[in-house]
Amino acid sequence: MKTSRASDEAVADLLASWAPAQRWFAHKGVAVHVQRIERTPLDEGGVAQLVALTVRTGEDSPEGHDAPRTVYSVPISVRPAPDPDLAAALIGELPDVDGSPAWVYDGPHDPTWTRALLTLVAAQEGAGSRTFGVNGHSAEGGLPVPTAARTKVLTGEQSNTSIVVSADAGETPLIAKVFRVLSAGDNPDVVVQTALADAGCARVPRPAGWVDGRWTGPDGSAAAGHLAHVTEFLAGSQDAWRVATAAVGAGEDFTGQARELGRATAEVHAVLAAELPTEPATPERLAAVADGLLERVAWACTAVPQLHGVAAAARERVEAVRHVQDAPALQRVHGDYHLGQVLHSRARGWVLLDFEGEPLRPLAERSVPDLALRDVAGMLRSFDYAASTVPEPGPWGPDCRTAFLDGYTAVAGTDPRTGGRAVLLAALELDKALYEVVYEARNRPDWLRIPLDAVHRLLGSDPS
Ligand SMILES: Nc1ncnc2c1ncn2[C@@H]1O[C@H](COP(=O)(O)OP(=O)(O)O)[C@@H](O)[C@H]1O
Ligand SMILES: O=P(O)(O)O[C@H]1O[C@H](CO)[C@@H](O[C@H]2O[C@H](CO)[C@@H](O)[C@H](O)[C@H]2O)[C@H](O)[C@H]1O
Repeated sequence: MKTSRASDEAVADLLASWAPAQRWFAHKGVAVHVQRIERTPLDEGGVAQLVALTVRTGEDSPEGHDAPRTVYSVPISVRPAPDPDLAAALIGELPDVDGSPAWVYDGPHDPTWTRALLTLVAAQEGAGSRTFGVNGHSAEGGLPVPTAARTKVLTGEQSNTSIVVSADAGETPLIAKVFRVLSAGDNPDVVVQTALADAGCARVPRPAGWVDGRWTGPDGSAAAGHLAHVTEFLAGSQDAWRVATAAVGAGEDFTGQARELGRATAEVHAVLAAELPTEPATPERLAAVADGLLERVAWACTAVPQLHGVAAAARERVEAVRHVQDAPALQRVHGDYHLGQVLHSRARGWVLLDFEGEPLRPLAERSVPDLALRDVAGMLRSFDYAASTVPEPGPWGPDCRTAFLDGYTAVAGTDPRTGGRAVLLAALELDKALYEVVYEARNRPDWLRIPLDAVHRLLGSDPS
């Protein structure tokens, strides 16, 4: 296969100045240096390409301590002439190499790029080289790729990049999610969602397939894992964040929907516990959970100066987890559950999305069995966020919270507000709020007040 004559170095320079301004770039405001670039063509002509861009954040020390490195996946299309239809997606024009200039575009905005990705999935084909190679896979009994394949990139607040592929009558539209930070290992978005769909659970979009591959990891050794996930697109659905914030903005009740959401959440937890490995909540396992929570307290309190004063109280709250007697078994969970991860479809009711877990947590940690109450805590935090979008929400947030927990209890058969579960839930809610403080400090400083206030409220401390 022939790739464009644009040199790797020139592409790396171009991406080094463009990538940090993109929504998916997780190291905003930090000096980054490109360490390595690998490229693979996705199609015969080499127009559609995938770049694995390893960036170093900070400086390696003379004593031999390496600064952190991250591998980003950057889809590009490289064309021998400018395409006026793609003017808004132009990343840049590269200097002539062998007398042939190249125009580099943001791949997801170029329909050719998405078609190349879908072709790999449908044909279960591979491309690339031994060090950076990709393979398409169709899910068993998965959805076919639509023939028309018109594409549109979603513009929301996303860690990854999603491209909607519309369909002609009789076909199912799809959505292709391209993972932006490449981590070795299975991506739970693919594994967990596929397991649920295979078990006949209609609470997730139906799968079409995925792309996995091999690349050079941050430390220079070989890495392998998932690169993209393709599923059914639920056209005409609305995400729960939009529905909930519209309700609170209009002073409308949301408790009926919150109760149904609690039921749907417990249904999904039950299928996950039945289909994927679980672990008994032994004292050792609970101690490991508590250690993880303590690490997060330390991480958040170091990262955000406004949290320094709460560290001791936060540690005390999470230490209580060690002594819980009646903890439920650990199981696979959603991992980053909030209103933006749930869609309301008229035909299907609440449908859950994005089982990737928290983007700021290492991938390996996101694939081990965990407390299902972590998801419950995530959604409770989200009701607080939604309530915080209006100046005087009144009891809207607490009412949603009660309704959600009532719905969850009705299906799960156990109430997260009672016994040791209440201790776990309190610790996990605090944990989520601490994560959110760091997330907002890094990504949306204007939103920082919401989780910061929550941390103080949950700990009964003074926010001033
Ligand atoms: N299957 C789908 N059908 C309809 N909309 C979807 C679907 N999957 C994702 N979306 C929309 O895209 C947004 C981002 O998708 P998500 O999987 O959460 O990506 P990320 O991991 O980058 O946050 C969702 O909040 C939702 O609005
Ligand atoms: O959806 P992602 O996997 O990218 O999750 C990250 O971004 C979320 C924001 O887009 C962030 O969620 C926080 O803000 C939401 C409102 O925008 C709120 O509903 C959530 O409760 C709150 O946690 C999420 O934490 C982050 O991982």
